Amino acid sequence: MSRNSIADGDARPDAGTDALLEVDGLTKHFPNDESFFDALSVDLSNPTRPVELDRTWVRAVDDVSFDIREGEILGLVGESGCGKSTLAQAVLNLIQPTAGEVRFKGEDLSSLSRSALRNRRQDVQMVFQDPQSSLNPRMKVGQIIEAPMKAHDMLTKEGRKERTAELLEKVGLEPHHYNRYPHEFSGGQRQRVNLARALSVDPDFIVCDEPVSALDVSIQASVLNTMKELQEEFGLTYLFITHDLSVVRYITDRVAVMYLGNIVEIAETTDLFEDPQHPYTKSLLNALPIPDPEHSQDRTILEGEVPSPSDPPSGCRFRTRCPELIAPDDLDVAEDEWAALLSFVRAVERRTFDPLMTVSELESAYFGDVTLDGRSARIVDDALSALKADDVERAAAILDERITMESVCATEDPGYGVESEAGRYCACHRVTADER
Ligand SMILES: Nc1ncnc2c1ncn2[C@@H]1O[C@H](COP(=O)(O)OP(=O)(O)OP(=O)(O)O)[C@@H](O)[C@H]1O
Repeated sequence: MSRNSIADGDARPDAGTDALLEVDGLTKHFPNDESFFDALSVDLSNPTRPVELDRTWVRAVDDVSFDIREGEILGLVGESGCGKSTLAQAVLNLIQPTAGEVRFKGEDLSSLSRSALRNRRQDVQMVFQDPQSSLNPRMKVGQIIEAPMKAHDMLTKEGRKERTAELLEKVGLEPHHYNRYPHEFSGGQRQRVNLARALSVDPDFIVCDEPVSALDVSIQASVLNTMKELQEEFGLTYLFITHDLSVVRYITDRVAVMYLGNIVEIAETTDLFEDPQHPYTKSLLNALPIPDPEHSQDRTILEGEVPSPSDPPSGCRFRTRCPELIAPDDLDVAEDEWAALLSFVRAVERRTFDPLMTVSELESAYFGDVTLDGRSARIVDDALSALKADDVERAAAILDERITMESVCATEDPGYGVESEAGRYCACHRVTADER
């Protein structure tokens, strides 16, 4: 069973009823150009060797499945580089997916002819982050808004002009702005022009990629309010991509959380914020500032580097940073013993322990409050002996092989654990185990 899919026999993480868009096993891998040129340079330095282009791949989006309900705003959230934009482009068929299927109103987009796809494009529009660069500075705002209608042969010249004037009002601008150029507007107004352009062809579905991130915080809310009003008035469905959780909370109905090319959790927005299930979602929410200074917050700051999407971890991709990594079965440790062990493993892996400490000081710093015995004690002794010999590499390898890699989080794809409430999914072994 591939990662980020539903275990055989279970339902796909669908939106329940009325799915406008169904995404199934969507995957996009890019060739890793660095590895390509590395291979070339090695071969050129040894011309007698046959050229072997051992290309690796950036696994930007890997086997992702979800649905979007008609009329909802689905947020797609995650750190920079986790694959949000690639997923959006693959959903829209702007880049060719490596694998997987996207069905819009039940129709597989990849199977459509060019002309059928062109017609579909009218139903699906995109609004980008940077309102400046997505508007042609030499065109008047009216022409910019009319251009998609013209391309799709919509209305007469007069009809287009009339519709443009109406749309300018709908997005909070004035009909007389028709003859102005983009540079005459503020950032927020330019994003309103983008909205009018997207709406001009009467789409059903709009993908918004960080639409307010480039705007001043003081005007973000008013643009978001306009987007929400437009969604209600025109019966639109949005896929709303952002790294900003406060924006997600403000505008979305459901949220999909993405980490390193996978979706790790999908839930109704209120449920996600009130009761996050995935350890990654919990860490993201933990990082949010709490407005009440009286409220003391136990913050778990997410530690460790995001692994490379060219070489993602086995099993759960979040496991190398996960504060809730599951102890290997045969380690037989109590909760407090596992907590001590895990923080020792992480400190050695990341070389974050105090290098000035002696080995016995290290031992009491990490294991002073617990008594390990059996297998776990032997592993720790071996790692400490390696540290005593100044061989941190070997200590890390011992802990990796005998502890980390033995965890179910490293050996098995979590898939989505299906929760009781419809539409709530979480790709975590802890959640799946609770389901059993
Ligand atoms: N054309 C490409 N060729 C190679 N790698 C790519 C390409 N496009 C994206 N990537 C890589 O794919 C991964 C996902 O990138 P993507 O832009 O989709 O992430 P993102 O979550 O949208 O990030 P951001 O919020 O910074 O825009 C990154 O590691 C990125 O470097």
